[in-house]
Amino acid sequence: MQANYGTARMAVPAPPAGLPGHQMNGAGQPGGIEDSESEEHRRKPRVLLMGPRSGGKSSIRKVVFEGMAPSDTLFIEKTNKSSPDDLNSFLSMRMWDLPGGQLDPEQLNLSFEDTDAVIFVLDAQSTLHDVIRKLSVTMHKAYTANPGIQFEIFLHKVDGMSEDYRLDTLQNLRDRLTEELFDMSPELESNMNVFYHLTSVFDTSIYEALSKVIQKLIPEQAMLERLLDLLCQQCSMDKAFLFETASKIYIATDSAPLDNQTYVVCADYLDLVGDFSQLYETSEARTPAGEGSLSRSSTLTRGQREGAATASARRDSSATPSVPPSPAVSSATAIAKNKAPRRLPHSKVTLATGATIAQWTINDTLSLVALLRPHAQDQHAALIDYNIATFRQAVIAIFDVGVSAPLA
Ligand SMILES: Nc1nc2c(ncn2[C@@H]2O[C@H](COP(=O)(O)OP(=O)(O)OP(=O)(O)O)[C@@H](O)[C@H]2O)c(=O)[nH]1
Repeated sequence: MQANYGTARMAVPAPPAGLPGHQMNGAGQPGGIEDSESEEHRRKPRVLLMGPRSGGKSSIRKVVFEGMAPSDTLFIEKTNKSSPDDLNSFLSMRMWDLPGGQLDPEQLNLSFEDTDAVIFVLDAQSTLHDVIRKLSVTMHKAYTANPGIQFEIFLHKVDGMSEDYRLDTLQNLRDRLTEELFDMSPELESNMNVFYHLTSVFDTSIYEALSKVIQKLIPEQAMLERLLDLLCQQCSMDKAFLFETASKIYIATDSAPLDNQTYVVCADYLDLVGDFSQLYETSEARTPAGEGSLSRSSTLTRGQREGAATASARRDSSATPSVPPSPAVSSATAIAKNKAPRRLPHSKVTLATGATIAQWTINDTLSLVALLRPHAQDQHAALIDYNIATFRQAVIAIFDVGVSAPLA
């Protein structure tokens, strides 16, 4: 019997004009998967991470982007020089981890013209009196150079503080900074984009804050949200996240209200799947030293990407040695020449409530994690598979990031 998908099949909304890499060819495949030109021209969002000494900047970078355990941040050495540090994450975000104390704008030798956002990391456990004044002068300098710049203030190290105390400290900071900026120029204060976050590396707050920062920098955000809304609607999903797999930052979610617990469950599940998948890697398929998981990025050059593709295809094919190649798979192999067909990993577990949490790999850098209503996965498996395949194609088309090998 053929599955009747009815009206529940997802209709992918037309991509907005002007976004790079949105053309679909006649077969509905992303037209520019092999075309690295638009990718090279895609502007990389640039983020500057700064703040006073020992605020926690290096800890954030190491915990989120390099997988360091939060407790190991105690042993991080002081940063001694300003160094542009290309994280090579999904968005090739650039962070300049400035040495502590260089919040003073007079000492800064920076240009803010091509910076999209500045993250100020402030230690919530220290006195902020002096810092606020320097912060406002720095913000003034940055805004004058680039009025479109986005200011993100991380009131960091809030773990161990009561909820009331956190909110009081944040309110205090907000009031005093607003006052300082207003004194400098009322017009400036009302036009600046300033956002506040309470963060800590000891819980998920830092991931959520960085997710929100990054989401504002992705021009395709509205399109991704619409896609996720459609997916949730058609596949009985309560919540869906598009994660950057390695960092657990979600670059988009559907428009339903988000509660922290849902994010924690989904991020933990992604972690669990990542740990399991490493168990099944053969030693030769592992990335060579120096190439962290984040290096499998959409922003690699074409040559680097092909190298990574071969390694990744080897890894995937070695993870499923017992499946004999089907004729269709064999012909695809012949067509793709040296690129082995691959089945992108998918996993799911049923929770005690009857709901299902499921993960689908979208490509080397992105994963979809969703919370499905009880029995939805059993009753609509074919429909969900169909819609996920459509969603995957749409996301790949949006970012024009491609996959390392043809899908099996
Ligand atoms: N309680 C708590 N401590 C933190 C947190 N993040 C960082 N720390 C601690 O803060 C101290 C300073 O952290 P760093 O990451 O070295 O700070 P930094 O801003 O890079 O410092 P500089 O190198 O001087 O610029 C370390 O002992 C960390 O363990 C946090 O979220 N909570």
